[in-house]
Amino acid sequence: MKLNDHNHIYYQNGQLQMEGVAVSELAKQYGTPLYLYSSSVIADNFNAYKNAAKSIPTMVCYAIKANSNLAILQALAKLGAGFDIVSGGELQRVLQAGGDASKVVFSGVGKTADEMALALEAGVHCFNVESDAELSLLSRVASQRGDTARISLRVNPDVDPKTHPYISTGLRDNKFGITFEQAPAVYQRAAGLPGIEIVGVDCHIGSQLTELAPFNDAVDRLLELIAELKAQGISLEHIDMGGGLGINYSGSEAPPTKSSYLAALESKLANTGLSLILEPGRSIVGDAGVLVTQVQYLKPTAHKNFAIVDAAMNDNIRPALYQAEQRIVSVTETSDAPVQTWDLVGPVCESADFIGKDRPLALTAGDYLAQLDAGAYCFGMASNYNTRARAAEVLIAGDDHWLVRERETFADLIRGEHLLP
Ligand SMILES: Cc1ncc(COP(=O)(O)O)c(C=O)c1O
Ligand SMILES: N[C@@H](CCCC[NH3+])C(=O)O
Repeated sequence: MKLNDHNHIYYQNGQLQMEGVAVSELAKQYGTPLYLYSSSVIADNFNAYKNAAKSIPTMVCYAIKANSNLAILQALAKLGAGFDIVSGGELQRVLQAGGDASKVVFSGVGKTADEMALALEAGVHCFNVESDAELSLLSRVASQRGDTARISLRVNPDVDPKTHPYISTGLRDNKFGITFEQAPAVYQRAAGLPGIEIVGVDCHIGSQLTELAPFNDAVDRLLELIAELKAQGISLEHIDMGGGLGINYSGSEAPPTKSSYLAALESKLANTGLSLILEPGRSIVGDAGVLVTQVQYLKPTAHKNFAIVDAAMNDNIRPALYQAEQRIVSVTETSDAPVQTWDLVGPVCESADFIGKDRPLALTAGDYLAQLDAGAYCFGMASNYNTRARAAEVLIAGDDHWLVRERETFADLIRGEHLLP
């Protein structure tokens, strides 16, 4: 079975390996549930974007919401990545990890004045402004500081990304960006505001896209707008296409490759003089991570077989939230147990607490399982629901591995809480 498009996560003598390390050894050493990340997969994914950009200057700004572990940001910063942030907290993570603020783009519909000031102080590359009201506030904050904010408007091109409705962002029903129709007037207003310098246009139409057509439609719409703005005397330096490229969750999907995506964009942008910004998240870290869990109890019934595992919806909420199906494999392939169909459920008191349903697996209590493609939007959306500690995170490079986030303790969970006097 080919587990992914890289050669860094594979079976050797029936044992799941990540790079040079056996997953079962790490599970024993660090305990479960446990997130493991392959730094080689992350580097391969980032470099695939860089190498695919052939004819147009391109800045790859990793969307840190996908996985904001400091060590991952540090590794990407060392590879030359820029960063897409959506909060002051994310900006502070970038700086803490040694990232370059001049390669940061600041997205998000609800930036506060304090966050704007922090980003101006750090010297971010660009603000992706998502409303007329936000533009007014940014102008005030920047001019009060005697600063200039470089801006793009995030335009909502109203194209259907053909992905799960909860992760579609570029339709007129979505809260994101400025409508295509309103954009020219907002650009005109921006051109006259103090503390504002117009540098680009931005869009992000959704996540986990598995076709090129919606990206092509979006870029066409933005090029129409760019031409209209040019006729009105506003010229732009860059176009930011956001993130959104999908990954192969099922093992049999074929999302566009990074090189085919870039080739399509470069052919559309040829001779425009625009540089390109990308904000990929999932396609950089998604297939670099696995969530390791241990089977606690087997509970077969006449109707259904439940395997209660020690990872839960608080560790990975994607199955509950988006009906996401991430593959789950045995960490050790050899088992005397027969293959049966199992629902893999966690200890949380919710019927939506499962990491996978109807999975054919040979299971014995105590077995380790690995949920694949768990590098993006898994740990990042983890919570402490049911007073469960968030998992440990380990980064692997070759034969080396580092604990890059400790498992939380009960003391961590109640930090900041106070009993009444
Ligand atoms: C503005 C913005 N940029 C980039 C991303 C990253 O998207 P993805 O992880 O699908 O590449 C997102 C999340 O969807 C986003 O909201
Ligand atoms: N959290 C989503 C992606 C959302 C992207 C954020 N704009 C997921 O797990 O698929």
